[in-house]
Amino acid sequence: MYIALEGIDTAGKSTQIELLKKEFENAVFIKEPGFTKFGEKIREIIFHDEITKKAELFLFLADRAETVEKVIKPNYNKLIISDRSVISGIAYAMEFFDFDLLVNLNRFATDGIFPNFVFILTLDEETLKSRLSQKEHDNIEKRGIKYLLNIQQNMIDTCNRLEIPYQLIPANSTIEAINFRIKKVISEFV
Ligand SMILES: Nc1ncnc2c1ncn2[C@@H]1O[C@H](COP(=O)(O)OP(=O)(O)O)[C@@H](O)[C@H]1O
Ligand SMILES: Cc1cn([C@H]2C[C@H](O)[C@@H](COP(=O)(O)OP(=O)(O)O)O2)c(=O)[nH]c1=O
Repeated sequence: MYIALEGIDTAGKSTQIELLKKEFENAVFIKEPGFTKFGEKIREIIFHDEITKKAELFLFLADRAETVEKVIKPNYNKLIISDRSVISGIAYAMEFFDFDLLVNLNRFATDGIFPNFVFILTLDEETLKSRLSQKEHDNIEKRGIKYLLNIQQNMIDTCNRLEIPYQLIPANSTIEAINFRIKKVISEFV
């Protein structure tokens, strides 16, 4: 079972992942981008260099291809929980590129391995503003509030269009309430 936690920047994904690590000790936890050694180098470039949108897209795809081959495929019989996935890959890039092209590129990069279930932590505008004001911004976050809210909608649209089952969870619920909902669904799968 391959499960992804999705949500725009500051939605609370890594907070939830840290809790799940204690609760599902036998699961394999991954993160995109930058889980593999190669991925760490890719992160450096994506977040610090001024590169074109197309070059950025290919770097995210290269990172995903490496993670699928080296981590997801060998562990596919286990519970895999990922901080971001192909859903982010498509949702961020569809602001700039054609959806069907992105699906094809991602199918090629992953050999068609997409998450079986996705949680999307959804932020309202006020909460997003307040959370973003509390952190330093990388290249992508600097693009703004409206941009990020669009991406959030793109995530939902992407799950619908790819027919991947998903659950929306309001990101302004308490950390404990979100954890409870995620745990409940995962426990039904394992
Ligand atoms: N449910 C929540 N309620 C209030 N604050 C939260 C909640 N979840 C996370 N946070 C805080 O919001 C910020 C972003 O959370 P984080 O887990 O890093 O998000 P992401 O990994 O999605 O970028 C952190 O300061 C974190 O402590
Ligand atoms: C996986 C992926 C992420 N992204 C973006 C989303 C985020 O802005 C950034 C990842 O940032 P990161 O710091 O890893 O995560 P977070 O903000 O959730 O703590 O890269 C893409 O644009 N395309 C992708 O394929």
